Amino acid sequence: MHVSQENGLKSPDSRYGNSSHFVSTGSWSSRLSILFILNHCPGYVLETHQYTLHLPQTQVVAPGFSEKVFELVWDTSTWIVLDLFKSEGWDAMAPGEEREVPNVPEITLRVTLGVLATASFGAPLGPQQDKETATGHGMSFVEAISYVSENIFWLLALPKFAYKLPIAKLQRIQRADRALRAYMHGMIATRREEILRGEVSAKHDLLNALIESSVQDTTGEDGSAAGGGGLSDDELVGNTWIFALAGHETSAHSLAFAIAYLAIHQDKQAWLYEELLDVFPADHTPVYSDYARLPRTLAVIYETLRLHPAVVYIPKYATEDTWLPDEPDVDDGEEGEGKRVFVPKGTQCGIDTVGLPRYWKNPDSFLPERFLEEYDRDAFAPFSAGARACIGRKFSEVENVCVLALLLRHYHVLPLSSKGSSDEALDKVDDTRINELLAERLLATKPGVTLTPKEIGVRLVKRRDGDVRAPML
Ligand code: HEM
Repeated sequence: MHVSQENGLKSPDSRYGNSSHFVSTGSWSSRLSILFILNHCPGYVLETHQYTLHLPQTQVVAPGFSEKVFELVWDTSTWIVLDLFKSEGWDAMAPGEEREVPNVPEITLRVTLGVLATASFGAPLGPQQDKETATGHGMSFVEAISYVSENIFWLLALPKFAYKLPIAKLQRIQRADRALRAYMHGMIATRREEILRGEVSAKHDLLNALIESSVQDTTGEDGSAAGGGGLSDDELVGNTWIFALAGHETSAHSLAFAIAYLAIHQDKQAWLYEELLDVFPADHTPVYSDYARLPRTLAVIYETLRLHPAVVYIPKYATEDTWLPDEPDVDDGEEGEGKRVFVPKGTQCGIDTVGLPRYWKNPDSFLPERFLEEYDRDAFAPFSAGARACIGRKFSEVENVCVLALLLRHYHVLPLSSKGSSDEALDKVDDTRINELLAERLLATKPGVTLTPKEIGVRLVKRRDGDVRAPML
């Protein structure tokens, strides 16, 4: 954990495996939360920065992330990926045929948006969905959620009066945000009516689970209305708004970086493909129970997040005077010499997720297999830790494992530019530097709300079944 920019201290959670000590005392809270609550999400109950309120409110929202929802996430991811293969014409490729995909993040953003929209709100949105199906809100749901998501930084950072300025972009952002909320209110109203008519049993999306949980929460043990803490429509909109945005770019960019790592590390791609051949023999329709049989795929996602965490710095502040305990010397494994650090109430702190690789062996190497052995779980913090950790973690894991597995099962992934291509920058370089340059290019990042890929382009080569070798290197 960082107490200041200069003072890189390890998170108490991660070193001592005792996150409950720090979190349950209510010592840490999320600064990010305050940004959200003040600026944009008055209805977002999870984003309270008061720990004592956060816990019961989590209990209302957490049941939404149930096994039924994860199964829906899996099924949705499956059909969205198959739909993508079709819409891009990849499914018609002959074995050995090759296609260039110059902008991988654009594809992964489309996929995760589709999964979120369907598994969160029951909106049937695949990559082939017509974007012009706007109803009365000035733009379609897809356009609204995409535009809000692309411009989330401005929505969170700018004060409300900024939207009164005659700046076309800001006004479009505001229109998109209003449209998105209007769609969400409409979906909630429809769902409530369906619940009243007893027609919701077949739907297991997140919105449904939240409404049901909310209804149960307001119902007393004897079945009567308890008048307690159920979610109002504004709170439901606030929560679904945050789910949509917290879960879109984070998952999409992580997926894009995982594809980049596999394009660079052909040996790990072959290792992964062995698992996929086993789990998905020809003509097998993927089902949610396959998820537990894909530990290598999950390990690739974890290793990607360890090296390229979507959230690079998790802001916190101390809600009471706190002592951080001894810091063992991470370089030689010896215990430290009583370096206790006093953190006064109100101090701004943060988990520096990018700094955490120093707690791993060969920290800079891409070694997904490390996650198949015993590892220090507290040193893996891309989803944060403790009571405020990412509530959408498994949602994203199920989605990304499914998408990555299906893509790699059918296509071999190579870096877009290779020796002999028309890429002038690379043609001038000798063989030994080419792979390094390609890796640098694929893993480069640019500023964004989450760690954003700069340029991930790959070549997809349709696999000949069972051939684990790289087609051309
Ligand atoms: C690779 C994917 C993801 C990563 C790396 C990630 C990471 C994070 C991190 C670091 C936090 C901050 C926790 C803290 O303040 O201590 C967070 C919070 C949150 N995430 Fe995620 N997330 C991902 C995907 C998702 C998805 C798919 C959803 C929803 C469907 C989601 C919903 C949320 C919510 C609602 C919070 C706020 C939790 C709270 O305030 O208690 N996230 N996430």
